[in-house]
Amino acid sequence: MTVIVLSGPIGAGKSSLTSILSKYLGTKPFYESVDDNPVLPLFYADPKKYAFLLQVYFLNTRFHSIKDALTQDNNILDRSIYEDALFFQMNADIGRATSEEVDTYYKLLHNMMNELERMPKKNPDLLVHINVSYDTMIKRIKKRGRPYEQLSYDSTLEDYYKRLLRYYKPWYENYDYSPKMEIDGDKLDFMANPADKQIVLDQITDKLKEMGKRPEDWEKPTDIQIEA
Ligand SMILES: Nc1ncnc2c1ncn2[C@@H]1O[C@H](COP(=O)(O)OP(=O)(O)O)[C@@H](O)[C@H]1O
Ligand SMILES: Nc1nc2c(ncn2[C@H]2C[C@H](O)[C@@H](COP(=O)(O)O)O2)c(=O)[nH]1
Repeated sequence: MTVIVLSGPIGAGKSSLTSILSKYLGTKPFYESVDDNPVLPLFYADPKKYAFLLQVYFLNTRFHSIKDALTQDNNILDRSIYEDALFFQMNADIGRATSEEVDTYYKLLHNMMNELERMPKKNPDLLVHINVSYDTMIKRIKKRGRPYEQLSYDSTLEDYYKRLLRYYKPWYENYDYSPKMEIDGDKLDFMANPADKQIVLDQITDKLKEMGKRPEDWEKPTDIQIEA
């Protein structure tokens, strides 16, 4: 069976593609619940005060979901623990965490990653990374409409988002927990354009077949409605 994790900047299309892919492959989606995250709005209101607390919140939920996914197998996660340090390091680099918080964070992350090493299935099978430019990211953030993510809420978010894109480049290049592939989120509108959606699905299934995974042979879980 197969565990696929999505990655990519804010608003890249991770949750949307997770939904499309889980229906197409007949595998179980795991979504990171954001809108009931009590710390996220606090962070955007006061990043220096809440960066560490938010990161511990995310790390905890991601540890739980990656363990579930690796235990249950044959599912798709819209974001994973592997990007957690990217966000915290970036916030630490811009002075939003004390050295004690950084030290505590990395000790906690190290312990959690060690625990994953003890799992029967230690890593996902495939990382699907959605690349987007700054302009596309902002367009998608506006479209999704979370108030605290908008540039109009805080003008410093422009630098924050541009920095995030700069951090993602080496993160993806250095990612080595599993095979990986990139989707061009600027070019492929898998939400409104059926031809683009099929291109994305074909790119992912071709990669899975290249890895010896044959999605057409997977028995479909009965509790998931498969789209034709
Ligand atoms: N490839 C795409 N083309 C056009 N719109 C997209 C695309 N992917 C996502 N969107 C839209 O952008 C917004 C953010 O998508 P979402 O899946 O929530 O991103 P993420 O989970 O990466 O934050 C949503 O309104 C979604 O409909
Ligand atoms: N400080 C952090 N913020 C994070 C992290 N993961 C996600 N986020 C923020 C970014 C968005 O505002 C929101 C949802 O992210 P999407 O990529 O799903 O749009 O949460 C993190 O680890 N640290």
